[in-house]
Amino acid sequence: MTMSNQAYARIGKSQTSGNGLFADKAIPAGESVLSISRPLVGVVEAARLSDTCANCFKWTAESSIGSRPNVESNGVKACTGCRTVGYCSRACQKEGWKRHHKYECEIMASTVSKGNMPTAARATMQFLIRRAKGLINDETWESVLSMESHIEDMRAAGGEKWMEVQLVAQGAWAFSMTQAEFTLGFATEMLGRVLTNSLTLVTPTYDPVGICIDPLAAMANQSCDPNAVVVMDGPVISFRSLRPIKKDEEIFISYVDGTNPFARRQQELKQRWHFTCKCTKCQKGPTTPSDLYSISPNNLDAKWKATADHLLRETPFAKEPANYVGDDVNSRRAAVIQGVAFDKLETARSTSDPRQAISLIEDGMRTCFQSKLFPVHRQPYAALRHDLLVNMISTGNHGIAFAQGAKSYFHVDPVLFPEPHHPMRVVHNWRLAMLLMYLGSEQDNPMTRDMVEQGVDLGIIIYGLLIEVQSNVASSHGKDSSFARAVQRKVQEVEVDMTRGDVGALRGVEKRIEKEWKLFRQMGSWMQY
Ligand SMILES: C[S@@+](CC[C@H](N)C(=O)[O-])C[C@H]1O[C@@H](n2cnc3c(N)ncnc32)[C@H](O)[C@@H]1O
Repeated sequence: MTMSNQAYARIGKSQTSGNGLFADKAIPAGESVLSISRPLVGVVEAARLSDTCANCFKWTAESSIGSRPNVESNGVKACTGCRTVGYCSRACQKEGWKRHHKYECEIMASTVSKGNMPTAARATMQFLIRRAKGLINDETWESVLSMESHIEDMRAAGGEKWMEVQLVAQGAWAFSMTQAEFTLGFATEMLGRVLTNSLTLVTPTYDPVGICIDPLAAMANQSCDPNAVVVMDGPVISFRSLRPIKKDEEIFISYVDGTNPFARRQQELKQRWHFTCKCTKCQKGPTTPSDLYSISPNNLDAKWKATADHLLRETPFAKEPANYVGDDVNSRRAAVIQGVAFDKLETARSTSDPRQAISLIEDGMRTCFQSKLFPVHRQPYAALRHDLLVNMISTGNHGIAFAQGAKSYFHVDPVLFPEPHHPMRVVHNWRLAMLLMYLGSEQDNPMTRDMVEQGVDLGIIIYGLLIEVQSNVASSHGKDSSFARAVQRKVQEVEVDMTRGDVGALRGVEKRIEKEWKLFRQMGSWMQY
């Protein structure tokens, strides 16, 4: 059925819900659990069509620092038929045409659907068309049909969301021209399967480029404290172990940000996936570190109590289940403060103007910092900092981006991603090294001048970070992954630069890294919030 080149996982009955994936053997931490050479269906999202290959999903854009480590790229060329979908090479174009595009080209060319058909509609259409044309065999189709759709839950929930589901399904069904093979009801259920089982298609550095659905990957249940994590490398989807997994143990991935507080995780899973999460972390309720405040909400200072009371009157945040903290007045105050901070994060994520996003994010961070409720690793404080860094990079504020990255490196990531080989932590460290490299080349940047004046050896910190990435990348992404190769190339480049032919120049470098790390650690406290 699925194109799988390696799997230590089998499908079995789960204690959590329905079917799940189980380890076939004991798997050490940092190993591939499951590797699918290409998902059954993968769709590049509208915003990425012009710079992402629709066949191998390679992202070719001139991108932000630390994203897309493979620079050897000539972009994508749009299909001459629809002028919408793009390919990175002739070979990809040929392969993509054969697999599916020949049936989709005309649809994508039509002015109605061009660029504005929802990604889930296109994925649904792919399932319908490919089955109707005999491109999905009976065995694979059976596994597609066995994926949960939650369509009855969506219907029962009703409202605008159900209306949207019906509308999208109608569009996918009509454009697919498979009315002779499938009913509208069947197309709606297929859309339900797409919505319930899709994974975000990402680059090795977790930049989103679309969605994908594969019946084998879709067997993995969710945990807010997962033992495996999804890593993608072009069309290859892997599940990699975060910690040792015992033989016959269930393999869990996270569908949501497992570092969010309990009520928010539960609400998101209920709304988006229609289930009440029964994972081990959720069973502990709001008692894990993800829910802990720095001070008890009872000890908010008078100014913040007054601010919270004003917010309770003026905003709906405390009433939202995702912000629930408790029923007493101080819990409601904490809930509204938390709600405001999450609202800033979400609004910033929905704006396309990075300057406006920065202003919203800074508001949110000030709320977290000044209320004294939030430790740096408590959400949404950590996510706000992450987004601030990304937006600071895109507005050319590399110095501030670096100082925020240093704070995350020392104070946030080790708490949120305790495994040094956690792919998210490895990717963050890689980006920090790339950012520092960039900063080092900006001779007139006041931050660069300051660091050099203080005697900081930027080259050694860059090298230390890269060595750390290099020592974890085989576990985080796989030793043969394109990301591991890019890291290897960068380390070699930096070593050539550092030694300039004198191999002895790297002798004692560990001591030098240790010394610079003391200064680097201080940089982690440069930003007040
Ligand atoms: C991608 S499927 C996973 C495979 C699914 N258990 C099956 O038998 O097809 C996602 C669905 O599994 C169920 N599920 C996954 N993780 C769960 C959890 N932690 N608690 C409760 N239900 C869960 C939910 O119904 C969810 O919509």
